[in-house]
Amino acid sequence: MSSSASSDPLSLIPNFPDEDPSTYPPIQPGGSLILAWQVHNKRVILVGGGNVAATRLVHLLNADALITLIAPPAGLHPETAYRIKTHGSRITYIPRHFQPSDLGDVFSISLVLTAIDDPVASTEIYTLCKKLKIPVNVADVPPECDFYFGSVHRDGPLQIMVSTNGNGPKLAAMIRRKVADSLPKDTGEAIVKVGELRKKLRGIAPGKGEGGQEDGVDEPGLRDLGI
Ligand SMILES: C[C@@]1(CC(=O)O)c2cc3[nH]c(cc4nc(cc5[nH]c(cc(n2)[C@H]1CCC(=O)O)[C@@](C)(CC(=O)O)[C@@H]5CCC(=O)O)C(CC(=O)O)=C4CCC(=O)O)c(CCC(=O)O)c3CC(=O)O
Ligand SMILES: NC(=O)C1=CN([C@@H]2O[C@H](COP(=O)(O)OP(=O)(O)OC[C@H]3O[C@@H](n4cnc5c(N)ncnc54)[C@H](O)[C@@H]3O)[C@@H](O)[C@H]2O)C=CC1
Repeated sequence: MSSSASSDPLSLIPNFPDEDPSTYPPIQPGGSLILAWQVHNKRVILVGGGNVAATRLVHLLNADALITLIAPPAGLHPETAYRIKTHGSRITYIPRHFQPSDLGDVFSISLVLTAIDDPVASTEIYTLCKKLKIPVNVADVPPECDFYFGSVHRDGPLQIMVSTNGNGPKLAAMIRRKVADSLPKDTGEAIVKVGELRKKLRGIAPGKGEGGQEDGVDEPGLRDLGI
């Protein structure tokens, strides 16, 4: 091993005499990593067919996921039943209780969501997912969630998610409504236009329009769009 590789890595970091750390964002530990997870054409297992499952289906269908929904027919919420019937190409319906073999094809499964009224079965599914290293959300049981859902505003390509990190889901919904109400009605449409413009700019000058001002192509600001 060379001597530089074995020395203290911190001693290798150069000095930045002009830096002003007060301009860096402050760190507030204890939050979530909020991402826009791409599940387009990826397999998501949804266990349960009630009211909460119906809300999960909206999110999953909006994100173009391929869904396997496992729930006995007697427990289906009308909205869940409607989605199964109208989105047959996206939703594979398995009309029974969950069985461990439902996670047999482990490498094809991106996520597991449970929304069931049976805490014992929930914990069993959670434990199995951990064994198989599949990310899982157990509705209602924060310690059994690798990720939480949030309250989402959707307007075309615009998605805004509010999270209170488990402190107040209803409050999250109230804040989401307030944020949405503060935006002009045609915000989504305006963002579609920005997307089209950026695509065109890339066609004219490949590589431009991706890095903001530095590459000489300014993305339109809100005022340019009438927002
Ligand atoms: C941790 C988390 C895990 C997760 O589910 O991912 C979680 C956990 C729990 N929810 C509970 C209850 C309710 N949750 C809602 C609603 C929503 N819950 C959502 C998310 C989350 N809920 C995650 C944290 C998100 C955050 O903090 O921001 C929303 C935002 C998104 C969504 O689920 O899609 C969605 C609103 C969407 C919208 O309307 O926009 C309602 C209201 C209703 O259904 O109308 C009630 C009943 C009323 C009440 O109790 O307030 C309970 C207590 C159960 C009990 O005590 O029995 C727990 C467990 C606990 O807190 O310990
Ligand atoms: N966002 C959140 O975190 C929220 C979570 N909840 C919780 O989510 C859970 C589900 O709530 P709801 O949809 O209102 O309940 P629900 O009673 O309407 O639906 C439960 C569904 O699970 C199915 N089910 C039960 N055991 C099953 C199994 N072993 N395999 C497959 N399916 C099974 C039932 O047939 C039914 O379709 C409850 O624990 C509830 O307290 C409720 C509100 C919000």
